[in-house]
Amino acid sequence: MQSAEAKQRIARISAHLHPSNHQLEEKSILKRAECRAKGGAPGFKVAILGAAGGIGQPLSLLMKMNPLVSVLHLYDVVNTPGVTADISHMDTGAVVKGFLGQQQLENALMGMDLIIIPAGIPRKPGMTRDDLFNINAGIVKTLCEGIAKCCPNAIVNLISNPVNSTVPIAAEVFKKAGTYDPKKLLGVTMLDVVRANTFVAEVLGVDPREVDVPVVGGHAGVTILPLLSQVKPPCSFTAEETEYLTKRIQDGGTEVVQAKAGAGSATLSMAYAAVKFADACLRGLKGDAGIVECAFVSSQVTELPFFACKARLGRAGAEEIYQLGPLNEYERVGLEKAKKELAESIQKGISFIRK
Ligand SMILES: NC(=O)C1=CN([C@@H]2O[C@H](COP(=O)(O)OP(=O)(O)OC[C@H]3O[C@@H](n4cnc5c(N)ncnc54)[C@H](O)[C@@H]3O)[C@@H](O)[C@H]2O)C=CC1
Ligand SMILES: O=C([O-])CC(=O)C(=O)O
Repeated sequence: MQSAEAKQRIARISAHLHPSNHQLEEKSILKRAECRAKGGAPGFKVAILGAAGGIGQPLSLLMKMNPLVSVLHLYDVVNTPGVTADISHMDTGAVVKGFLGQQQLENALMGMDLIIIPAGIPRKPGMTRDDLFNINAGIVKTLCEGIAKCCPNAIVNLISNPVNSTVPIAAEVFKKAGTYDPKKLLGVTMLDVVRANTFVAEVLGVDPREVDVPVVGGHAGVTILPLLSQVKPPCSFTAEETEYLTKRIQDGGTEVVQAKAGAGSATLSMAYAAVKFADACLRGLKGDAGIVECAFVSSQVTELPFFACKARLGRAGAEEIYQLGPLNEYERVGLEKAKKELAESIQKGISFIRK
């Protein structure tokens, strides 16, 4: 004979496995998250939109391992039941729940503190990031309409390309809904920083963990502007090294697209970079001081409405945007090229919503 308590416990687990029993599952998830929060552990609620994709899966895995996450919602238009069942067996703290298809988007978003968006198609060889605009613009628009409705105060980490246009699209959607907070919308350019640290460390012959390269501008080709004159620890490069490093960092995405030969773009290094950035956002939300990362944000650093620069992350999101600092001649030329392309990509995103 099963005790009433045992029956209840089994019902709770079975509700978790069968999403149709939605209410019971939701209650049980919230209860467990609350218990954990009462125990003193900081717990944030994070949703990943596009969680079943090439980036989404390793990103979900890594976020399930993040001790700052108490609830993890995995949303996609395909395959979330399998990914959720798989990841939910990991014996880490976060409670995982899957959401499948547009009709479950609102439930996926409700009450979230941080939304990470890697939804959308990736490049194939020969394509630019801008070639993804026609499909990904609509996807980002729909997802941001959901965010405006269900979790307008959440911080949004936008990964879907072309980031130089999708961030302006998201901003316009939020403005239209009356929920836009520029501090909370962050285009993820962390992979450019991760690559820059790696390639610079190779040239210097040091551990990449010791290197910090600011990368500003945007996230496509010449708009990616590594500031090699501001590398920490301070160092100098020959003109050839500067040219090689700048090009390699700008073309890092294309290097992976070509190596994958039609099977997509960077997914694993991107998941790593996305988690590094999301973790910084969560630490900022928690109130940790002195967290500074590069991101594509609303800024007055140049005449453009958006620009990737160093931002201090805090409880309100990107609380302070830093000036570019002194640039050398090579970087000043690069900045002008970057701004020209960025202006067009930003305008394209804005027009997509205002048209
Ligand atoms: N910001 C950055 O540094 C980087 C951005 N990316 C971009 O990230 C995006 C995703 O790349 P991958 O994961 O490799 O692509 P993928 O095709 O492997 O995965 C994308 C996922 O999005 C899902 N999806 C499509 N429409 C959706 C919708 N309306 N709602 C929710 N999910 C939806 C798909 O079902 C799929 O599971 C691409 O646009 C890619 O260019 C990729 C690497 C770096
Ligand atoms: O290159 C791509 O299409 C994907 C991407 O943004 C990157 O790897 O930086």
